[in-house]
Amino acid sequence: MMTLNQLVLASHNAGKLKELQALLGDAVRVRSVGEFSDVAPEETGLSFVENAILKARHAARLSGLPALADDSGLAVDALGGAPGIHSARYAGGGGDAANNAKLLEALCEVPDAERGARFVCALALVRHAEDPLPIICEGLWQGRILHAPRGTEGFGYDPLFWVPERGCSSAELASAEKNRLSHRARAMLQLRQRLGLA
Ligand SMILES: O=P(O)(O)OP(=O)(O)OP(=O)(O)OC[C@H]1O[C@@H](n2cnc3c(O)ncnc32)[C@H](O)[C@@H]1O
Ligand SMILES: [Mg+2]
Repeated sequence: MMTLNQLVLASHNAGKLKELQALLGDAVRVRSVGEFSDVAPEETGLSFVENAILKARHAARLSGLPALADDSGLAVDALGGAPGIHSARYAGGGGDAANNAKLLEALCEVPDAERGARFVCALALVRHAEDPLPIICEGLWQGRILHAPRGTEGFGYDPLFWVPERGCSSAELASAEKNRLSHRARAMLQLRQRLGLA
């Protein structure tokens, strides 16, 4: 089992950082990669796992500390799994609002029964930049894409993601509730178990 005193979170996304911190609890002292650099590495992998490893190694190299990265995204059935690993830049860099607008447009003719989607989260933890055996955990969250945004909590695609088990969008869930249900929560529970924190 890996013993951790300090950990760098290898993300530049404020919404994600907040969730990761809450999910880790206070057993580990957490730093953010933003303390070391404003420049995010290019996400050149073909999978969530490859991109998570690449971001974790980059942060470990910058900080000299163990690093945890999250690569996540939304996979929509009717779009063959898109935007997938390209979720953050789906609309070419216009941010969350542009991404959501593009998604709604892409699905405008798609009926409810075919609007299935899942959030995907891959976590990678490396002890150091060249760690040959990263810890990998994954989580999925099944839902459906709404026809218009609902709610103001969360970030990213949350206003468009219908959560069947709660009958609301993920942007209408309190953060503690999202942190019990989400793809990130599921992946993080596995990670906490692997680390002996859960
Ligand atoms: O790479 P880092 O620096 O961590 O930040 P990022 O925002 O670029 O993160 P990703 O590359 O993993 O892209 C994931 C995108 O998928 C979306 N996403 C992931 N998890 C989400 C969640 O819990 N709720 C809503 N959208 C989410 C969101 O738009 C993210 O920008
Ligand atoms: Mg990214």
